[in-house]
Amino acid sequence: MGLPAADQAPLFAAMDGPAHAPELTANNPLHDRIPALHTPGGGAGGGARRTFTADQAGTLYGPAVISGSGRIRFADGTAGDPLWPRHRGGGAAARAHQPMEPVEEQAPVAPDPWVVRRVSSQMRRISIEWIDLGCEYDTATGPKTVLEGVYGRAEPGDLLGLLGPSGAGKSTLLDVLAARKRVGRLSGRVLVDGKPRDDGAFVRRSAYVPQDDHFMPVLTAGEVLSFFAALVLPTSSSRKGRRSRCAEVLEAMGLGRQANTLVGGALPGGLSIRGLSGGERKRLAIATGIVAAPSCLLLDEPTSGLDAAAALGVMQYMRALADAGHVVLASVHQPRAAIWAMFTQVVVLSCGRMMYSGDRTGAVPWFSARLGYTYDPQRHGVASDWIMDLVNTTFKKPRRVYGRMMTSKADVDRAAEQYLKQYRKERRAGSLPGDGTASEQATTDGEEKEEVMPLYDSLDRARAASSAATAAAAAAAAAAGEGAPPIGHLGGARASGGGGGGGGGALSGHSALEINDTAGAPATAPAPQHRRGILKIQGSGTAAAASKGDDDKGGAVAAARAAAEVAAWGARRHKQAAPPGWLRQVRALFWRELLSMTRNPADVAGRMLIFCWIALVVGIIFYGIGDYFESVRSRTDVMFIEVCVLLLLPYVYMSLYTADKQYYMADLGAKLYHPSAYYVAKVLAVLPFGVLSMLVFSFTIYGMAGLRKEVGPLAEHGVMCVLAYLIASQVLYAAAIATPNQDTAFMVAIAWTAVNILMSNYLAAEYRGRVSSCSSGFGTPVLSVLPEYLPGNPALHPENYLKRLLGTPGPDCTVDTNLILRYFGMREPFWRLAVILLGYLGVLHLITYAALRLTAGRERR
Ligand SMILES: Nc1ncnc2c1ncn2[C@@H]1O[C@H](COP(=O)(O)OP(=O)(O)OP(=O)(O)O)[C@@H](O)[C@H]1O
Repeated sequence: MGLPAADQAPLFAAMDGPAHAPELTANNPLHDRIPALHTPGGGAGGGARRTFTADQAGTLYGPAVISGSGRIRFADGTAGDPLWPRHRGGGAAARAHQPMEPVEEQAPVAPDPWVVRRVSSQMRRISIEWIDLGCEYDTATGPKTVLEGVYGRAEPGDLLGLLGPSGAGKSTLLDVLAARKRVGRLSGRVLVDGKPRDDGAFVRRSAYVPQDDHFMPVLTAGEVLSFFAALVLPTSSSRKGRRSRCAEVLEAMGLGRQANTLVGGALPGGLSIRGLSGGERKRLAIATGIVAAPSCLLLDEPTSGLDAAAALGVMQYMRALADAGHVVLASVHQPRAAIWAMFTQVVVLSCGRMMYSGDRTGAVPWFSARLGYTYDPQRHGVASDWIMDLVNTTFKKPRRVYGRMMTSKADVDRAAEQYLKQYRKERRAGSLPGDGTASEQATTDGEEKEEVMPLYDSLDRARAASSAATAAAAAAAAAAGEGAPPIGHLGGARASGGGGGGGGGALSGHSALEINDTAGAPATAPAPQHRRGILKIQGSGTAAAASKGDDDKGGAVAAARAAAEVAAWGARRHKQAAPPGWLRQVRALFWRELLSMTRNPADVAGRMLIFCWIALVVGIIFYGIGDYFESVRSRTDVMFIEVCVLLLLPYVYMSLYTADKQYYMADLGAKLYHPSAYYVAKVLAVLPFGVLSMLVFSFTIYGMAGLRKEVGPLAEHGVMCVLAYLIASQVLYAAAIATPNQDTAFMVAIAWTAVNILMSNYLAAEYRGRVSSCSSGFGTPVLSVLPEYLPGNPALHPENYLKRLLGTPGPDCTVDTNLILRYFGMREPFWRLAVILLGYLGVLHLITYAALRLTAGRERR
């Protein structure tokens, strides 16, 4: 029994691929190892051009074109060898690995380590460790343990894969690590840089990318990122600075050319628009996560729903981010070999138990050599598949195919206990499985100290070196006599940043601690010793630039500029760290709301059209009501219909309200803004359109029906219609927020609306203080007999208004229509009605906001 090649050898030796790449010819021994190249009419030397992606560790990542000579042309035009990694070399074992698969995707995307490192230059590197985590829920059938005794750790440069069958607890663990778990009884500790985690600080310093993004389909990729940037970049960041930050992050995620492409997808109501591909969306989601240069990136199922090539592409970017110094934790269902090989660390869960947690290369030995399960690559495929099958007890595993496997919860528990024992033992001894790094010491058997020493003392060394490098650079700046350039200026710094691969200290323009000048940093998982190296301070970039500056003026200027940036960054760091304020949140949300409303054809345009259409129809039905008293019935009818329609009209876009909720929930999950900022922005954005629509609607009916031709009543009518409409919309909004789904929202809202219709007698301006002619009489037979039919009606009978009206006919007779108002019980003056309706609207807003806050407090998954 042996390990697969990918697990046996140091896969990722630091080596620049293209520079060392041998020519690929038929005589080349590697030639035979590329079955995909032996295509009919083609082959390595046959002149065929073929797009492909290698799917194994250490080989090419990303589509490219093979030229007739067998050389490979990469996306950026450079040439290389298909068997050698794009940005980083691979060990012999890795190169000997498997065939390449033809893929459909033609757009070449591959991370540029230089750009990725640049966008990560402001990041503070942290390590994270979790100790004895547990999570238990109270369910109808009693307590349910979904996590128990889970340990692990990750440091800058780690891409940690969280693996396990469905329901194993991956998302729960990720939520706990992201400090976003709100329900369940949690136990255990999470340490950041060896100290107990400050949840608030950690949330600000990390980014959580959920499995499903909730980007508005009508926004472009650039707009989505700008929105996030406005909400996560520090207060001091300028609009221009944010714009350039977004541009470079998009570029780093291979989305430079998609900046103006709509995200696309299903609009509320069912309409669908074309937009980004699945892989591009995922990369956009990652871009939103890294825009603020988080130290730790947590991703829930970043590859789910993607085809093999797109999934690999997304993982390449995550690998590049880890190489740039981020801690990247990602839950992945069934990683293929190439993805498995990218992990430095893996945590394997099953039934909430920790089956393994440590270096990826130690996983197979643990399960095979230590637990005695037999791994046969021929039968079981890649290591990750075997491990996933091994710990999954939810399906039947024929022994002749699988050999001995875990088949029950008891097997899982037994293996988990064994691993836990081993883990604790090695942890106490100062070394972890598969890794030689010292960790905290236990005080007593099985118990850990409360305070844990920093895991990585290289961090402290790095900080010290950082100061020295900063001082050296500042001296160079002074020597060159340059003023401080703006933060974020990187172009000149790149030129001066010493060190191959362009990763010099001067590059970042920031703390030397955050500089990664590991020449040609690995595009795939570095071996543990390399990962340690990432932490080591590489101030030489800055220092080198400074010394080089002694030699030539251009170098001095660039070095000085970079050095000044470092110094300025240090000075501003505290200020920069302040999160964006409430007003900026409102502005960003308002802007997004406006874009989404004006670009969604079902929203503003559709709404206006429907309002106009209904107003026209009602206007035609009641067209030209004359100014005689008998018309009171028609006037009353048209106003009642108008009120009913405007109370019911908001139902036309109920889906917009319910859809909006998902964006709000997703944003809350990412802790992007305060609910009050969202609410205020929403109201501010929606209000003008609501008022305008309603004015158009009510004035169209008013004019066509020929209602009272006086400015005062017209204005009062308009105000009442607008208020009624805003109330109706608010009822819907409150129902959509407070209820769990659209059907329930409908039921609640319609019951509420019925009550509103009952109280809709506020369009009184038509009659208030009006004197109408009764020369043509009031007495239609129907109305004149009303008193007879309603003898007991106190509003009618004792005073007998109608009879009195009918009793004074004649050519010059007039009637006071206030009597009509009294008849309908509309006694309130306009201002009082307006105040009552405004108060009602205010209460509805309070109810809606309370529902929003309650929703914010609930579990979001
Ligand atoms: N609020 C809750 N109450 C009770 N049980 C819960 C709750 N949330 C999650 N669970 C249970 O916790 C277990 C772990 O869920 P989790 O979502 O973490 O699994 P997972 O490994 O991410 O699964 P998948 O890969 O399918 O997403 C599951 O059995 C799930 O049913």
